[in-house]
Amino acid sequence: MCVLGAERNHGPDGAACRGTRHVSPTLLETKRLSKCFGVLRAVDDVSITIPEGARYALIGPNGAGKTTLVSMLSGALSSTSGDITFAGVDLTSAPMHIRVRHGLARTYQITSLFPRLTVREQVALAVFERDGMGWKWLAPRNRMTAQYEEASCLLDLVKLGADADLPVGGLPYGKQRLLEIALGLAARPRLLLLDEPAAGIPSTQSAELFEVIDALPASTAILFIEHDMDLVFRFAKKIIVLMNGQVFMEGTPSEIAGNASVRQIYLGEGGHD
Ligand SMILES: Nc1ncnc2c1ncn2[C@@H]1O[C@H](COP(=O)(O)OP(=O)(O)OP(=O)(O)O)[C@@H](O)[C@H]1O
Repeated sequence: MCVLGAERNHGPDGAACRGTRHVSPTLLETKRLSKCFGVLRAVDDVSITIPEGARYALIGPNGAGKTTLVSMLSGALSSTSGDITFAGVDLTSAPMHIRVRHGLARTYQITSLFPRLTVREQVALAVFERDGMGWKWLAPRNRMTAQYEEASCLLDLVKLGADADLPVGGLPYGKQRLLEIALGLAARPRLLLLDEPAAGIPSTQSAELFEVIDALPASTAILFIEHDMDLVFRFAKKIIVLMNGQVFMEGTPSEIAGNASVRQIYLGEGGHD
């Protein structure tokens, strides 16, 4: 049985803390977060909160600052000013690997990784690396059942169980994007950041990918960037609209769709039905 949800109640030091951790409804909070590139304020005084178990979308026109904001949250970019608090810990200046250990992770495109590994081996490697045992990955597989079982569990979660023994390089593009999500989950994130997870996938498959994301355990909050408004309105419980680096509006899909300014400026005159 997959025990991902229960297993995720570990502190950053790896010690189990079942039943002792204070569960805050607020998982991530930014206060007046900004990023300047020269004179350009790409992200400008953004204060948002993301609760445990969120399914939030970050939308906005091209250049609104979405990727810059997510990169600051993950630690890929430093912030110019402002604060990032995650699960009650100030991570504003923390490097990416420390954020990951606290449960704040993002996915990366896997195209340059190991195409000859099987899908299960690739995920198992990520599990070993999370546990600081990447060097043990080469040991005989039957001595490392727990890690391989967890890899199989993660692949089932993203509906890649049937592809576990195929080489990574042979996966069609849509399944590679699912594998990236499994690799992100291997870090046991409490918040997983997804920057256009369905980019490049035919629209017929992108809804399937979002169904997988939607069905992930509620113990993993999700913040995703997406341009396809049909997907956003179908899968987000809450939407944050960025405009010129600032939060223009935040609300439920019906609140966003019902706002005349958003409809006019961003969704087009007809809005979203
Ligand atoms: N490394 C950088 N150096 C200088 N300017 C940058 C850099 N990264 C982003 N920008 C600028 O910051 C602004 C916000 O970019 P960002 O990529 O965050 O927007 P976005 O909302 O993700 O856009 P898109 O939807 O097109 O991906 C843009 O004007 C962009 O040109």
